[in-house]
Amino acid sequence: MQLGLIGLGRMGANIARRLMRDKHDVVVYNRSLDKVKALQDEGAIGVDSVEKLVAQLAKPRAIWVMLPAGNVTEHMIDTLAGLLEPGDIIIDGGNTMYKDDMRRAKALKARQLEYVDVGTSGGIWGLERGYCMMIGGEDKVVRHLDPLFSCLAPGLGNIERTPGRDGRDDRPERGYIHAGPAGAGHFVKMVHNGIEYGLMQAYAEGFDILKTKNSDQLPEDQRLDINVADVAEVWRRGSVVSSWLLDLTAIALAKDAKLNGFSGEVADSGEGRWTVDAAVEQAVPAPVLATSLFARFRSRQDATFADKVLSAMRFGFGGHVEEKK
Ligand SMILES: O=C(O)[C@H](O)[C@@H](O)[C@H](O)[C@H](O)COP(=O)(O)O
Repeated sequence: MQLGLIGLGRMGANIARRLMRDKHDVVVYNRSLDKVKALQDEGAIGVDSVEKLVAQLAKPRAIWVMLPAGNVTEHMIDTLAGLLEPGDIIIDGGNTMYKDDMRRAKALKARQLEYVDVGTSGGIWGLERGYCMMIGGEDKVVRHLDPLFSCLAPGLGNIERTPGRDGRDDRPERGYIHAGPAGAGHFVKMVHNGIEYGLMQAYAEGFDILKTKNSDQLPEDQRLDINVADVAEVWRRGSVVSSWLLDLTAIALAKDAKLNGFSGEVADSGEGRWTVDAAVEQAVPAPVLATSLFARFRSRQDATFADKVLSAMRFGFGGHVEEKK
């Protein structure tokens, strides 16, 4: 299948690569053209303007926008809306706020353009592992794009099948879900990231407690010098708390058990805040997720070892750099 792809950052470039590996035709555009050139050398058709990208694609066009959420994406979607023709499809694969999707889908529908939102998880590892995708949009449009989703998703892999799923939609088992109409994909991804904050915070606090067991504030006969790198490693193997986030923590601690390369000032891109907003709107008690968000704010005032563990995980899955000042 043919796809236009706008935005060749950490995620976009690897999405193009994974599609090309499966013989899909990818037409790419990026504001800085050196990234276009690099992808062109790997087999993509590269263009130097959005207009040329649109002109290269057969109808109905499918264009995946993989840009930072907010104004940059909004502006690009406005530009595309002015260039595309009825039946063409805009896909937003970034971390957009789901209410923006709902608004955009309605506005684009009035111009007979289709809109699909894709919450894309997997970060910098997606090329090899595949991307977990949470998709919102009209059923017929999502089905039309299926060859792309099927290629980008991890597939069944070697994860054991869940008993009781025979005869059901097999897309979730292959790593992507059609969650509902426009906005539903990013809503599910938003909650995914809210949970991500909570899980990360739990590991971070646990490792901080282990590490400070040798504090000189404790009575001398109660101090322990725990090897946190080894604890992370052993918990990966058969323990109840094993997970990919723990794998990433183990990688970071094996490299430097003090995490000296991290400032511990933990950034956030919005989805944790929106998850807490949704919890408030729906009157759902979400104390763990809310506290995890506030812990990130606190880290910017007074970073601890726990905050460095969080930074190490964010670097691990998303390549987010929180450098030491
Ligand atoms: O599922 C994922 O692959 C990640 O969640 C990814 O989407 C990204 O790395 C986050 O946006 C980081 O989010 P914060 O900046 O809010 O930590």
